[in-house]
Amino acid sequence: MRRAVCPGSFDPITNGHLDIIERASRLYDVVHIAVLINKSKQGLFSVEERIQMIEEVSAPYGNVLVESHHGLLVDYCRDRDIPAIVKGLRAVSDFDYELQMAQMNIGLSGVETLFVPTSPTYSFLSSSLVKEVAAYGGDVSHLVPELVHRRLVARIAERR
Ligand SMILES: O=C(O)c1ccc2[nH]nc(Br)c2c1
Repeated sequence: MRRAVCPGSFDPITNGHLDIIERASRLYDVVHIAVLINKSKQGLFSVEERIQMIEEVSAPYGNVLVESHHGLLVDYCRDRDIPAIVKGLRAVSDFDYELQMAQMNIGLSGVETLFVPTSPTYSFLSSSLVKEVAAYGGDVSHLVPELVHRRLVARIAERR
């Protein structure tokens, strides 16, 4: 059973993330989505809300498993016999950090990192930017899945 993991904070999942997940789901038998818990950061959505949204939007692919994880990603991989991390690269600016992490991870555990070029349509996209634009009333409906957009607009309205 060929497994891979797509890690991230996914606060919230964007169409850019979903594009990477969909492409990974066609390459592997099972794609794990590891929602990484950062205890020092209060997200816009709780980890449980992020998991629920990812599960709903990735359900059509049929081979995506969503879990939260606190700690080293390579520990998550070892515990689940996952040999590969799949990450999107949006631009050259992503590369330095991602190369450093990939070299650390393979040194720690032998887990490989496979980089997927993000679709040019989403190469500017990040969860942070989506939240910032939405908070100022900008239309981000074409940048996130429909159910995420509904939840995002509602959460921002709650916080006003
Ligand atoms: O949303 C983010 O912060 C973020 C970061 C890094 C990323 N690489 N590929 C994608 Br899609 C992506 C998204």
